[in-house]
Amino acid sequence: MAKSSHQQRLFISDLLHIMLSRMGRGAFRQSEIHVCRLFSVQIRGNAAYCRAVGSIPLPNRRIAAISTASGYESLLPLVTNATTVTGASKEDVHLGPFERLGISPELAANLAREGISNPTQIQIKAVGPILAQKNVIVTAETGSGKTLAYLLPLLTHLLQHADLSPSRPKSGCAPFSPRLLLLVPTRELCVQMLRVLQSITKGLNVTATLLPPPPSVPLTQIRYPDVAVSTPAAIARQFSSPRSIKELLYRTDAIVVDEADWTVADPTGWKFIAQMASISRKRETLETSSVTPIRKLQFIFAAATLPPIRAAKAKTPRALIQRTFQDVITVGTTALHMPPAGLKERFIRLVDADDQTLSDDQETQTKCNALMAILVDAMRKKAEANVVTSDKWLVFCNSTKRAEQVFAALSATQDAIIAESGLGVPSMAFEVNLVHGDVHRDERGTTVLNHVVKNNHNAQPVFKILVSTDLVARGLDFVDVSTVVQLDFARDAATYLHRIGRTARAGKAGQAISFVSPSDYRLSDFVERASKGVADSKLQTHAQFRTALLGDAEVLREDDNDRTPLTALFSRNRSFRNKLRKKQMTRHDSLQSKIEAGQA
Ligand SMILES: Nc1ncnc2c1ncn2[C@@H]1O[C@H](COP(=O)(O)OP(=O)(O)OP(=O)(O)O)[C@@H](O)[C@H]1O
Repeated sequence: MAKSSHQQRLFISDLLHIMLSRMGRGAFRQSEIHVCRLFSVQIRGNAAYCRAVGSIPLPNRRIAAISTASGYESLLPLVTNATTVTGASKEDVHLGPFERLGISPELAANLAREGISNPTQIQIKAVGPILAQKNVIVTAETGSGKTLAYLLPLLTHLLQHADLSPSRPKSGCAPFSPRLLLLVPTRELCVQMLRVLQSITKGLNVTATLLPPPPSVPLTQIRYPDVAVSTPAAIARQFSSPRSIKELLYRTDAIVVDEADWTVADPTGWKFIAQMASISRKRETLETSSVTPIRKLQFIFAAATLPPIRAAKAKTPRALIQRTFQDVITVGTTALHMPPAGLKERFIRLVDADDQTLSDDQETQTKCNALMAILVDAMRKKAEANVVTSDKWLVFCNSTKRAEQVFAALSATQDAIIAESGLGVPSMAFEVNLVHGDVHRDERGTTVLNHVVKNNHNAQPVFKILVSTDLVARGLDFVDVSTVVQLDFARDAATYLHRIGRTARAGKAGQAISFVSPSDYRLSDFVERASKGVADSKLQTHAQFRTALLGDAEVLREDDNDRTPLTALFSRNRSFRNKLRKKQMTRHDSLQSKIEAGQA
């Protein structure tokens, strides 16, 4: 670097100070700048560039977070003639990847204990804007780590500003008013979220609860929790009036709406979001006049399926969010609406002739037979390879009745399946479970948990099959599920992506096997072609599939680079079939050319 006569030694606080001024925040006294973390400085030529996350106090004791995490290139040169930067501790120089994004070292240490040391693409993109307290839509494919993408910055903020909210408010505050409110569609997802929170905040004195709290939890422990996890339906039951919602949010800084497309499309969910948006707007008006520590609410919307807005007056979830929260920004990945990268897909045609029709019972029987055949094959392969390890499968049905029938058929024939595979008990146990909306809540919770937990490699290997409706299609982190079977083909694009996304999560491998009946041909063809990006249909007939079982079963999608987003399949009423009918698409019409033309 060329030295000049105006060489300066710069301290990190100097850099932040200059950076804040350059960002149009005005001049601040050094003492006013709370440096949360300055994580790297580069000197290029005569200019110093820095990446930092800091905060400054505003009137009414509000703190504004400042983040420059968007990258060096986006910053103007801060200082000319800088040669040295001092003030960085050894720790700063050797910050881990999460800390470099601005995540609290304590949270990063807990992540490391869980074996998570490098952020995913969506985490890299989302952390900066969320730390900067922006309203953000976080969109990325299933299993990409969206949960940590929003939890880590929100918890970092919560830990760094523990003094911001009154811990024991006197009036106007409902019991259980949290600082951070997390909304998910189902109770099963609430329980999962709580488990994630407990694991990443271990030893950090962060209180988290389900809302309403389970009776077993002592109320004194969670009267004013840091984090509450709930569903819009549970909130609507307990906090029905606008006033009670205002009191619930008394201490709240941020709200996360996960599975946002689902929640926004649900009338109860949207009503609650609209009420919270109105509270936030009122707070903004009060902010400048009030002496109380009132802050605008921060909203985060996370989704794996959120198609773009196509018309100005669109009523899609994304359009509703953007019209209501006009300052909301979107961060996303390029793989949005694609099947997971590590997924192999297979499509199995159930009848040999296109015009063959099946009664409901015949269809159930045919599908059960096909399912048993692939199970025998999977178990036989284990026996032949002498690799007897635990395995988990998920089998999706479109109705409770079909799920019950399949569960009964599998339960009745499990001994035959094991015998035919040659694997033999006790070398591997076989377990079939069932979950749908009519199963009692507690039983449902236990069954789902049993399928979500990691395989125990020290226990006897077990082949677990969970037969389910779409109750478990979204959000649940089935880490060790190797195979998803669509016994009935999904009815819409979002469901298809969520179902197949229960495997091949977090960069792992997995397979999805879809059974295809004549009524599914058009939509399955579209999906198959879109995901493979090839013109030839490789749909197998059932007979071909049976033959293939004895030889090497064909893997239909091998090259990840062939993937095409399924965005074109989304429609407002979210139905594949209607969309295809509307466009009058036939099985062999111009779908492929549309995909190639970039309209898909
Ligand atoms: N940086 C990371 N490195 C490794 N694993 C990670 C990382 N971040 C998250 N994970 C793991 O990836 C898995 C999927 O994460 P998560 O449940 O947040 O996905 P998601 O994007 O919300 O998926 P979905 O849309 O299906 O709900 C989890 O088991 C999580 O622990």
